[in-house]
Amino acid sequence: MAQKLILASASPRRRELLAQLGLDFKVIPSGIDEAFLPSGPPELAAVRLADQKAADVALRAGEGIVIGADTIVVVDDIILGKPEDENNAREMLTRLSGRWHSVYTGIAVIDTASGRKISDYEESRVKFKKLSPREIENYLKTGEPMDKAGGYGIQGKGALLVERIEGCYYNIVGLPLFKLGFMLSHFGVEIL
Ligand SMILES: Cc1cn([C@H]2C[C@H](O)[C@@H](COP(=O)(O)OP(=O)(O)OP(=O)(O)O)O2)c(=O)[nH]c1=O
Repeated sequence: MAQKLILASASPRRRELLAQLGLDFKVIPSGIDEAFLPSGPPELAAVRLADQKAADVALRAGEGIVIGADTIVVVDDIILGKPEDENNAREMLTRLSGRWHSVYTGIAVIDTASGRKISDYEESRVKFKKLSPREIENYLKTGEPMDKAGGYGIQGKGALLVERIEGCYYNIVGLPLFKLGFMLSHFGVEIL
């Protein structure tokens, strides 16, 4: 590969998922504040944040192909980001209990040299089992909810909350690998 690959993320999950593809890359977390979600359709808010993260790091790095991503959970037209505190995580899990919801990951790839950018999003559908108050309290005690959109992690004990999924599993963990591979191929990054 001619150009350096840069992952604009502080998420350990995203780092592991990108490493799964066997690519050499550097990690530079973005300084984008996610407290204020852009308005409009939720999936486009995720794309906008992914764009902002990639653009911020592209500007600072001054070189390379930069990947930015943002994951949100949407249920009843309400966007669930990362919980603010335990109470907020409890509210999220209660809302998700027994229901289907959508997980959107917005993804942006910028070639710093040419300024060319592609962005897109992936949607996965997730069905939660009906949770008892005791299950919710016990899950909160695992500490898993706090740094994750929707207050759960499917890759951890959160697997026990998820009855079924439709769509890309990796998208739920934070990086839709199939879509990302397709996007990278447009920048001349051949993985297979
Ligand atoms: C739904 C779900 C989310 N998540 C995580 C993926 C993301 O890391 C996080 C959503 O937060 P994001 O704001 O998308 O990402 P981040 O703040 O962790 O990292 P950065 O902005 O630097 O890239 O939720 C899981 O790990 N498992 C899950 O099942």
